Amino acid sequence: MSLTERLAGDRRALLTGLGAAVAACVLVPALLPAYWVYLAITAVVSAVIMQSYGVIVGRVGVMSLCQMSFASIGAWVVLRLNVADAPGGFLVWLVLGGLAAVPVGVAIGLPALRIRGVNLAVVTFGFAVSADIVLNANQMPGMAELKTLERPALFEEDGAYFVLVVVVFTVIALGLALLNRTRLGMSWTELRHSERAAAAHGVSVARSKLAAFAISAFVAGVGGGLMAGQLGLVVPGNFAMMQSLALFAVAIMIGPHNPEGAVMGGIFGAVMATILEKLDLPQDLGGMLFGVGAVFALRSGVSQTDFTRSRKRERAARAFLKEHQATAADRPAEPEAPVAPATVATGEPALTVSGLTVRYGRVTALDGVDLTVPRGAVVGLIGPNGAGKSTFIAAVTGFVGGYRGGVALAGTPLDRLSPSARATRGLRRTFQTTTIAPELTQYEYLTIGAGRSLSTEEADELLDFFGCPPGRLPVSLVDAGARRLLDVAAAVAARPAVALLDEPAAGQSAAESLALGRRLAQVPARYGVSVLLVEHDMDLVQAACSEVTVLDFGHVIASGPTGEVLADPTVMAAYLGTADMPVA
Ligand SMILES: Nc1ncnc2c1ncn2[C@@H]1O[C@H](COP(=O)(O)OP(=O)(O)OP(=O)(O)O)[C@@H](O)[C@H]1O
Repeated sequence: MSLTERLAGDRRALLTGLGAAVAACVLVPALLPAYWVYLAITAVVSAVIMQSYGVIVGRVGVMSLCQMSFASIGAWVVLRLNVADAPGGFLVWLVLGGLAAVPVGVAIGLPALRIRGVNLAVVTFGFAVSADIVLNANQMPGMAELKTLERPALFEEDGAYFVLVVVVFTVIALGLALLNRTRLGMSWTELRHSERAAAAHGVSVARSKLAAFAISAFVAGVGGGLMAGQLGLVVPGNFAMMQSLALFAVAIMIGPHNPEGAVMGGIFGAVMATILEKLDLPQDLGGMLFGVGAVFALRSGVSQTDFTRSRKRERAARAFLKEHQATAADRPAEPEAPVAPATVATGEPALTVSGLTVRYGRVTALDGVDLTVPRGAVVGLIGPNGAGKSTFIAAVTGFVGGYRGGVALAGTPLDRLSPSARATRGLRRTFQTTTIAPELTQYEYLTIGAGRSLSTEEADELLDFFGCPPGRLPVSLVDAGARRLLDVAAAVAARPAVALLDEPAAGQSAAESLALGRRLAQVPARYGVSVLLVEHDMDLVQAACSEVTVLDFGHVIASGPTGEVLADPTVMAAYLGTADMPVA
């Protein structure tokens, strides 16, 4: 589906947002008294800074507590350029202020590649404290000589400046909306839910996170510059670390990655201070109230705007389902398939694993395992619980480092590569536990998996083939069994050389499992993807696999054509402790 097609779906929301921005630009300066116009500017400037929280906290789920420090860099640069009477004027300085915050954002993002959660929050808070100390020890530019910032002639009056900040907010909102439609934006949503799943889709976790830090620092820097433009002169207190904390709490509570959330957050930030002042209450009370709201949001696991949006999306999806009578019973008929696996194996190895040994402390999970997946084949990897099957997939795809042995794709060694690099070179995997971001539609998830733009026809064909529900359904409405199928479809969508599937039929009925086996048998010929299949369901294995390798306690105990291996008494004994296992 093309970008334009998908954007068309959001046209109404876009028009509503633009309409609200135009209405605010006309009505606020015309109708409100000067004090309220000033307050409205504060709200929109806060909303811009909220947008920076939207990227890093809302979208990527990183606990950054130093966004106001990035804003202070933007303000400092704008004020410094004003003092120096630098060419370009306010609007150019604003962009330069945002850009100046970028390298600092990337530098703060570097620890995020190794640490996460509360530890990362402590690092970012440490930066906020340091920035606070530096700012308090030094005056902001213009303070000593009392040289206030010159606004552009057109925006000198507060009413006109309000229009300018609304325009800046809208441009950033549009830019971020477009970005969210790209693979980078979608990868942020996936990162928030599972870094492992993102890496398995070929997303570079490091690059994605650093890009988020850079963009959020840029937006915060622009927000800081706008604040300088509003106030003329700023004091370090405008960017105090407590402000960062309070806005972080608002961000968690409201979800500023949605434009309406950024606006609401900005209004909260601006109005709360005024209300507390009028009521003669301490300003710290606002921070406390935001903190309580954030705790509730963290407990429910979803921000206010995400909750409202997901309810709306699900209502629309249910109506769509009803209209098309696309219930589970209407899943596409299982494709015609021969009972014996359809193989186009050429004999050339797609994946060669030699002498793979993995140790977890004193446990040897894999001990010198050799396995080859020929091009065009579906190879089964079976064995009792704890035999080492998942460890095999994890090591081959780079998720377990420090193994001994070699992994090569079409003869090219992959051993030094990260999981995402292996994925981009053509090795995709699924996990035993699916972790698909529920707010994505199935189309969006397929796009992330494919790593490229998919046409609606191609996406529908994949979804139909694997028996998934209609593509525009949000994942939150898809049951666990169908999510596994979606995971398989996403792995195949990338057209990798080899897809390694870890128990894709878990949660399926016996009939669905068999149907999946028949579909998998057709995957090499239909999509040009060879498959390594880990499964416990022997009917599925027989339907899908031309060859099978059996692991037991980390050793290969049998390998060869499926029928022969499953009839092997050693294999039956390993499975059941008896040679009586029936093999159809
Ligand atoms: N992270 C880990 N740390 C320590 N030991 C582990 C770890 N992961 C797996 N193991 C051990 O390695 C061995 C192989 O486990 P693995 O999960 O690969 O088996 P499996 O064949 O996939 O089992 P199942 O069919 O139950 O998924 C088991 O003894 C398991 O306890």
